[in-house]
Amino acid sequence: MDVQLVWLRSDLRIHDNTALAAAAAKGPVIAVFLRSIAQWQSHGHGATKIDFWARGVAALKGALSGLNIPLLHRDIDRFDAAPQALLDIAREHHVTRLHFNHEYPLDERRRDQAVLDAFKREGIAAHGYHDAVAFAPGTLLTGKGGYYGVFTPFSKAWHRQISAEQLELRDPPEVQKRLPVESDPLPELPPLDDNPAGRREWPAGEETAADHLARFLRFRGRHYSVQRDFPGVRGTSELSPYLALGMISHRQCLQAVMSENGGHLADGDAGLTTWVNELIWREFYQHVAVGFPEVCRHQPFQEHTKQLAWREDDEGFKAWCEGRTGYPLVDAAMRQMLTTGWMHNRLRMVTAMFLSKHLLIDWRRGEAFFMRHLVDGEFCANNGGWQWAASTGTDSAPYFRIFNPTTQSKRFDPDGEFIARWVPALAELPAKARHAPPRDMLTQLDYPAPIVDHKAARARALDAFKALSK
Ligand SMILES: Cc1cc2nc3c(=O)[nH]c(=O)nc-3n(C[C@H](O)[C@H](O)[C@H](O)COP(=O)(O)OP(=O)(O)OC[C@H]3O[C@@H](n4cnc5c(N)ncnc54)[C@H](O)[C@@H]3O)c2cc1C
Repeated sequence: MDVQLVWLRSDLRIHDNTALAAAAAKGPVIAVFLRSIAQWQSHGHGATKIDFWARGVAALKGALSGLNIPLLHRDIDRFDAAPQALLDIAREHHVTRLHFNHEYPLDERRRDQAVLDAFKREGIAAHGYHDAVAFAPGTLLTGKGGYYGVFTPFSKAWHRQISAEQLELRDPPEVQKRLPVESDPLPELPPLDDNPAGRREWPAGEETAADHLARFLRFRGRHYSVQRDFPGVRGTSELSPYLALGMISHRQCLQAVMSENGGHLADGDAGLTTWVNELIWREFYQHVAVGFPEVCRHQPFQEHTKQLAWREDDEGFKAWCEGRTGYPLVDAAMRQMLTTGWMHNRLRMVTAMFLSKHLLIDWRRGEAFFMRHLVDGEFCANNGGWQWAASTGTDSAPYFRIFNPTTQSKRFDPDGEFIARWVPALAELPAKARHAPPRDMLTQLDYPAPIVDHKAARARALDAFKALSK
């Protein structure tokens, strides 16, 4: 019997899964999940994401058992134990080939290379597939043969070169004959340093993800380009947790867009094509992590910004973390994340810019805080977003473009609805006053005064950037 081992990681689905489909085409399949809690924690993932991951594995186990595919579960704590754990399984079950889908951050790539090397030494075939992106990193390059550091040319090249074959959905495995291998019971999560947030908002599994996608495209997709910047409106897909752990694939998203949009990705409905663009941003940052691996080592993409004089300001950082900056939109956003594990994209930009520009606090502190609290925490997108906001990254906001949080609030939460939802003390105020509550009412409202003055903070950030020599 030609037993195939599929190692599932952040690709927790049976539909359109390249490694799983390739394995099933070759022989009976055993699946394995290696839980690496200590490593995930050292990567900054918090209880919310780890809990979602665990629930995703449980949902996957159910789906696999419907196909008679047993799911083995091992606790390895750290990535360096992966080769041995997989080899042990391969020997015990007489596996002829290992299959997995690539992940792109540096530690994950190192782990996977160590696994490939170990299997090679042992004489067992092993194969990694590029599944999470349409173009394998290194295959979509600039005219000079380098990785793109700017999004627009990347997305143009993506659209120019994308083929039907890249978007074709992989078949789910057929029901296989029962193997003499039992699935492992899934262990409880050990106590983590925090309680998971937002369980109710984020039921796990590919059925939920597919349902989210269908509802988004049916009711909101065509309005996406006009609604996506308003946090008080449910205008975006909220698929990020599912995409981050592969409970849905980018191909499933793109195919669904094409069937709504006359077969097109670049032309047609403005809402749908704008949404496609966001999926390309996701892919862009995965390529950036491979092409510019220093970003995976806590380094800024723009070398000269290494010298930036970030401020030590623990009190300011604490106020930002807790949503007590005195800027209602910033505070509402932080409270949304702490409660639900998710934050609207516009607000990720506003809060990240507030920390890195208004408070002039090192973006890496904010990046780590987001990672610890987001249910969709994903290294490439999070690092890309933070370096964008801090003006240290690929194609980032120019340093002099500093969002005024009050103007952003008036523009994107015009009726202060979002603020009222997350900072209920301010709901008592008339809508227009919620953006900047009157000073004489702060004590009564039990709401802090702004911890920095926008104009002065902006000038301080500009000075810090101007002091850098390019
Ligand atoms: C500071 C900062 C930190 C971020 N951290 C993360 C993170 O850890 N994980 C994460 O998935 N996204 C992150 N993003 C990107 C973006 O904010 C989220 O993907 C988006 O808000 C998720 O909501 P949605 O699923 O409704 O997105 P939609 O607007 O419906 O977009 C669809 C999908 O496209 C992808 N996407 C959208 N915008 C971006 C983007 N700017 N960069 C990369 N991919 C994108 C996501 O997978 C998203 O689910 C971050 C952005 C910033 C500015």
